Amino acid sequence: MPRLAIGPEFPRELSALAQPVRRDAVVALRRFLLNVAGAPHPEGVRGGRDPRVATLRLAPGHRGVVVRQRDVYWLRTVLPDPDAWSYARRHRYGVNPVIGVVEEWDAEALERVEPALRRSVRSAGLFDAICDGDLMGIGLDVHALPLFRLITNEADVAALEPLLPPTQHAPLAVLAGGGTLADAWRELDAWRPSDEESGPIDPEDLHAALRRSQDRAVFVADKVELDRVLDTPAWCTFLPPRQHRLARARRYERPVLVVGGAGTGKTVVALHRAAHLAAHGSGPVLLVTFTQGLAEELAARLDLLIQDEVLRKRVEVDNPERLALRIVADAEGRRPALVGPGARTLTELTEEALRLLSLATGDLLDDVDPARKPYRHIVVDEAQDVSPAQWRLLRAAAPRAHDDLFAVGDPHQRVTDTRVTLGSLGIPAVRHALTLSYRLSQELLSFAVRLRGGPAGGLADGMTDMYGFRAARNGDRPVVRAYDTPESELAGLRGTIESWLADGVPADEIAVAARNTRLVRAARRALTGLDVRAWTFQHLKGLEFERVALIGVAEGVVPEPPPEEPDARARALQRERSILFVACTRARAMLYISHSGRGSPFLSL
Ligand SMILES: Nc1ncnc2c1ncn2[C@@H]1O[C@H](COP(=O)(O)OP(=O)(O)OP(=O)(O)O)[C@@H](O)[C@H]1O
Repeated sequence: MPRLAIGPEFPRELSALAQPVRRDAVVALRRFLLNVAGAPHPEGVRGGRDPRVATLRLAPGHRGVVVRQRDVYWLRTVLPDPDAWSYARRHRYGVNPVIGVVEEWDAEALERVEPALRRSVRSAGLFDAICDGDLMGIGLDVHALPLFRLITNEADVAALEPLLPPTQHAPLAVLAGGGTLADAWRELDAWRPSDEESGPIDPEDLHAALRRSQDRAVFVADKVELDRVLDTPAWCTFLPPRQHRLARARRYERPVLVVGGAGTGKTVVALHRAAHLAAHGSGPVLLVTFTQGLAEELAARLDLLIQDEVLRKRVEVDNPERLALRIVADAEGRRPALVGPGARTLTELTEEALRLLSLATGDLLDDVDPARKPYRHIVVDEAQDVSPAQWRLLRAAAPRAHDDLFAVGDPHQRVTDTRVTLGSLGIPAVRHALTLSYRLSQELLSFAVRLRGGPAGGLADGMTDMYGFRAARNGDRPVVRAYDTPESELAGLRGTIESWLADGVPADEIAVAARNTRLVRAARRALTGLDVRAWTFQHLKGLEFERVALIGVAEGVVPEPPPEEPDARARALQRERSILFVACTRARAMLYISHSGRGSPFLSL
């Protein structure tokens, strides 16, 4: 029986094909997996760069490209016949000699680039001072060293990026940017697979390399596994090494705090950690996030991730306010009033819930039977906005034990006035960082980072910079439009949204937002009949869209007028910056910002 591994691009490419082609391709793959009559046969590629590459006829006019070694097949892509043959001819595959992950090279393009690089060599090679052994020590492929020796500047390395495996480009880029060999090695090390897949590296063993490359390949043993990989979004299946290590660590002795910029996969890691704890933990799991709306969204994503009903039931998804309400309601036998006579504030209810929890579980020092705590593991998303009282409640809801608390957050995205470090609350969390944004383009990211500016306090000490926040791809620059009047700004908004819809962007992949509800109402009126929704900036928190339009980013509106008192003023201005930063960083592909009259001072970047 063939052993089939699916590459991360394949499910997306398959779903983009016409329905009949897709159906045929899935049937062909199932046959291939079961090795039954009618299964497609691997066909070798004439003139290919790698003899292990073959194609499989998956549907009329469409072929899958596979890399095979004995009975192991790695399915890279599915394309119309001519494109599939061309893809199959141009690529070669290897194993990183240091970390053992699989690498894909655009060999044909590199052959074309080499003479151009050779011609342009006027100055000394950028890596002349480093011997071959040292370059190989940071994982660079011995066959590619002659090419790398032709590089004379940082721009060459940037230009080679699309043609190189990321595990070759990343350390090379560090060296080219002036980093040391040790820096480059650390960069490579970030791609190292988690411990369980380590072991001696055999550059000829594709199977072992694929097993190590959790973000590049997933093995499917039967139809159920195949369908699952094809039908669920990529984040459910393919975890980059860093996310994988954080989410699937066997055991954390201390609480964990993962910080990372917008779109770096914090929520994905939180979901995978919750799923891991459901499967391998030792009791009920609570996954909390900022609002009830976000909790519902997380619950729906968790349904995709955990398909086993018994495991799924081990995870409750909620927000801290509802958690407090639930605990008080259980104790008092009815839902506490939030308005009217006898109403309590949410802070009072949180404190009451904490008191009730400590009565029920003995004391707050946790020398109690862990079974008496409502949860065994707690995972927190949007940790930057959890208030001190809520942290105390969460702390008390699980026993102090290994794998008790796992939190993810971004201090730069704080939209509340919470400003507390976990250490000061007696939660000695070990900090990890995620730095690569999977959502934002480099253009949008640098715009947003400049706009955010300034330090962000809280969560952890010393979080003053953007902790190496970077993007994996390039895209469109954000557009800032100035209008003379509010009416022309709203007409401009309508025109923009109409053009986006005409581009074929689905209405639910477009978000329109403004700082206050008055402007949101105006936007909704301007968009009448277009089926595109408008919200306040804060409402966009935690969400993601293909295109985002923010209106009313004008002086006097953003920021909202801050208080006079200097401390309160500084805090309010930081919060306002964060709120705009959150709104801007929801866009995957395009960000449009408009104002009438003078623009917001935050826009003068
Ligand atoms: N392993 C992955 N594979 C595929 N896509 C991923 C992966 N990790 C993250 N993404 C995608 O990147 C985007 C951002 O991920 P996520 O929402 O988890 O980031 P975040 O750090 O929580 O963002 P924010 O703080 O801005 O809310 C999402 O579209 C997500 O599906």
